[in-house]
Amino acid sequence: MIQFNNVTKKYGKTRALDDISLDIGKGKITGLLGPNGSGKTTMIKLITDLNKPSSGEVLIDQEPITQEVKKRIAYLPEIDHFYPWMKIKDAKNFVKTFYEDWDEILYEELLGFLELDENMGIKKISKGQRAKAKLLLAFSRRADIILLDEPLSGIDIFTREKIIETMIKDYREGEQSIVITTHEIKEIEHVIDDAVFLKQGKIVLQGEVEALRAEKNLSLVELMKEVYGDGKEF
Ligand SMILES: Nc1ncnc2c1ncn2[C@@H]1O[C@H](COP(=O)(O)OP(=O)(O)OP(=O)(O)O)[C@@H](O)[C@H]1O
Repeated sequence: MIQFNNVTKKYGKTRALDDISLDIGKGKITGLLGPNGSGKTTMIKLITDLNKPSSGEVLIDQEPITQEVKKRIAYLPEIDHFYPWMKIKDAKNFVKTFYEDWDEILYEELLGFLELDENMGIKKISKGQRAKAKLLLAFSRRADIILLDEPLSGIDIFTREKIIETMIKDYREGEQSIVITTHEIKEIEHVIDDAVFLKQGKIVLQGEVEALRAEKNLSLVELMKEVYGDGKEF
């Protein structure tokens, strides 16, 4: 459904992505995995059209990424995109204005599930609560494509588990496609359907998690060690 056709992305002399071809399946949870600087965020930004390929093309359902196509995408960026003066509800109203697929009932439900209060000020909440707030805004839309860039980064194990639970709670298998970039392979191993391992802008291994595990008789974490050496890069 999300197709990368011979995509290269250069930043000056750096080749962030080097001739990538990949078809991310519809209705699945796909993990983009790899060490720092391997090209994960670059792939996400190309899908959102925040960046353009230097060569090659990225298509969604065979179409270039037009404004219309972008409306189908909910994107959780790696960086903190909130203004410090905002309360969670201000951030919500901001997103709600832009997207017709906003679901207020889902929002209310997720707010409780994530143990957040919409009157919490962004400036005052913890890093984990901010991570949950970002997730809340991405998942309160009925988007059929959800892109999560490092949603688990730098937060404690309990919050990570809550975030993973949120991901799968209302997941519409077969309809909704989730792409997640992360280093936390151990925690998402049981959640993702497909894995794509990146190294220096190239895909070094990809496939269905079940098939990869069965073929090599290794867990994803062990596979990661095989692909990246001792895994210290993570
Ligand atoms: N705006 C930019 N200008 C210059 N170089 C960039 C830019 N964005 C990314 N790069 C370079 O492109 C390469 C891939 O970066 P990218 O952020 O996609 O990796 P990543 O796998 O998401 O890393 P991380 O896990 O650290 O977020 C890196 O070498 C990075 O330094």
